[in-house]
Amino acid sequence: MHPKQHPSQKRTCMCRPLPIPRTECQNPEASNLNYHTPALDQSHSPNVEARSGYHGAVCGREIVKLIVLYIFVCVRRVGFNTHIHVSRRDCYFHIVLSPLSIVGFSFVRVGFSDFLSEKMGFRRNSHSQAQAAIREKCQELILSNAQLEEYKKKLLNDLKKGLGKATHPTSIVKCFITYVQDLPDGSETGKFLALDLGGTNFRVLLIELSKNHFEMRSKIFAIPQHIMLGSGEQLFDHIADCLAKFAKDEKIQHEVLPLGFTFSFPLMQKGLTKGILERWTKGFNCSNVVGNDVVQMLKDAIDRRGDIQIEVCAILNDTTGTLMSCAWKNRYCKIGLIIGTGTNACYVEDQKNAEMFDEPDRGSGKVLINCEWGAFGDDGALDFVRTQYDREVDEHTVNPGKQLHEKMISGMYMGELVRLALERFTNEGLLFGGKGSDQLFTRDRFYTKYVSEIESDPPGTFTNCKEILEELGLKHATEQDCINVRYVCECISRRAAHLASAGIATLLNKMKEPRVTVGIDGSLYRFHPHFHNLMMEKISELVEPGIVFDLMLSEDGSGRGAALVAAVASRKR
Ligand SMILES: Nc1ncnc2c1ncn2[C@@H]1O[C@H](COP(=O)(O)OP(=O)(O)OP(=O)(O)O)[C@@H](O)[C@H]1O
Repeated sequence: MHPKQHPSQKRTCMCRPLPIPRTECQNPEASNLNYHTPALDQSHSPNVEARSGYHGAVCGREIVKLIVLYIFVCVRRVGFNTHIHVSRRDCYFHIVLSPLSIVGFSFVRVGFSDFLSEKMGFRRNSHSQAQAAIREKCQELILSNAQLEEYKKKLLNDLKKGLGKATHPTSIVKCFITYVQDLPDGSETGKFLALDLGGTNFRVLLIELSKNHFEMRSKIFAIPQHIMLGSGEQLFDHIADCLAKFAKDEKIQHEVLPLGFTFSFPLMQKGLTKGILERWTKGFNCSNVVGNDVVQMLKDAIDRRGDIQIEVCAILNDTTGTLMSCAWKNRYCKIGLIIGTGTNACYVEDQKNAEMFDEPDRGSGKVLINCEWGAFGDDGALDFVRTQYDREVDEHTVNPGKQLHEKMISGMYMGELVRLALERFTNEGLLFGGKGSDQLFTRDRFYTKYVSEIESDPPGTFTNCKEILEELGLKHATEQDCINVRYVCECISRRAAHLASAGIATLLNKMKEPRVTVGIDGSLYRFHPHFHNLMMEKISELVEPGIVFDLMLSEDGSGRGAALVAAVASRKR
């Protein structure tokens, strides 16, 4: 299987035009990235033929126009000549023959105008006009460096507010203290359990760490929709049930193993084993959890069962897990980033700047900060770059007005942003000859993986794109439509990559470390064919000179990271 192919994907996401090693350090000053979006190359493709869907739509419009004209003429005649005698023959003529002749005439007219258009290049003009119109309308999705600089200034301001004692309560970007003060050094050993509740799936893992080596067994469990939206007690009973099943399968139900719990929702931590849920995100909305300690809720659910014994050693976010997991392999890793169902980042901060940190320094002088940057913009700070698509996506979520930054970047929303743009352009007659389909007009029916697949088509080919459009009931899509669809996908995914890059550049500039590796996890980053290159290029433009960075794909950050946090915690104890 190709490394960038998701097991559930039948189409491949395999085109990365200029591969840049994910794990090698790059000097941004030396890097000469040349990434460009393939659709721009195809804009002059000569193959812009329309198909029958377009003809049908034009023909229909012509007939309607002529029938309206005909009725208008009849009404005027009757209006001016009120004593007119209408014979039976006249009636037949008016009722039967005239509409028939109108239809016939319409077809001739359309055919003739098509012939003329073909010969004189009019149709090509109408296609390039549609293309130009789409590009013009997509301008708002292309962020300039000046806009990204403004974004950086606002994010830095919000990060500082989150860290400050006086400003933290009202800050939008919370910058939660994780209570993780030390990074792993490769010497951690032992057997650990990990739970990973992050968004799409819930996993239970058994991890055995030995010096610079680890073994891992895991099982994925689904979280049904009724549990995602049910009560907190139901959710934690379900988690404890999965944990007990896994322990029995692995025959470890009689051992008391340390457990790291990766819980990837905004948590106000009060210590390494106490985390109060601030709010639900990513489609979850269980009652009676917000404001409560989720570690205690897990312990209570385990106690209610009474058939397993677990020592919960640490609760953490998947960004922390990602950072820890990458730091175990690469000592320069000091930022963790998630671009999956949601988006978030964490980084290593000086304890003196983290005013909410209320524990004694154990020697490192550092502490990991969970930014919770998905909420950036919830106070209107991002309104200068938000579009009608962002507003519409937000309106239909379970948390309107919240996590606005996340909704512009992450996998849960990207497909829907693209769909809304395609729907608009179709209704405006710029795509698919103005003829959409039920699927295209159905909310959330355009999956984010389609964006990766469409952008994976090599330049000048549209195999994935055509297949996806057919799946969406758009068999009549022309090659020009494919060019335009791909362009829309590129604008939206590139905007996401650029926003994430500006966020990372803000952290790099704030940390002022000469060399930093960013550990990244999440299916959007992992499978999108250009996300990595787009980020490398844009961060290089936005980071201060002299800072060397690289981006490293995390191998199972949430699981291994949870075990590592538990291991580091027990090592310190
Ligand atoms: N091939 C793909 N290309 C782009 N996005 C994809 C692809 N496959 C899945 N996704 C998106 O990735 C998201 C799932 O991300 P991931 O697998 O990292 O889940 P997660 O761990 O539950 O999320 P998070 O890390 O935010 O907690 C989904 O929103 C899905 O739309």
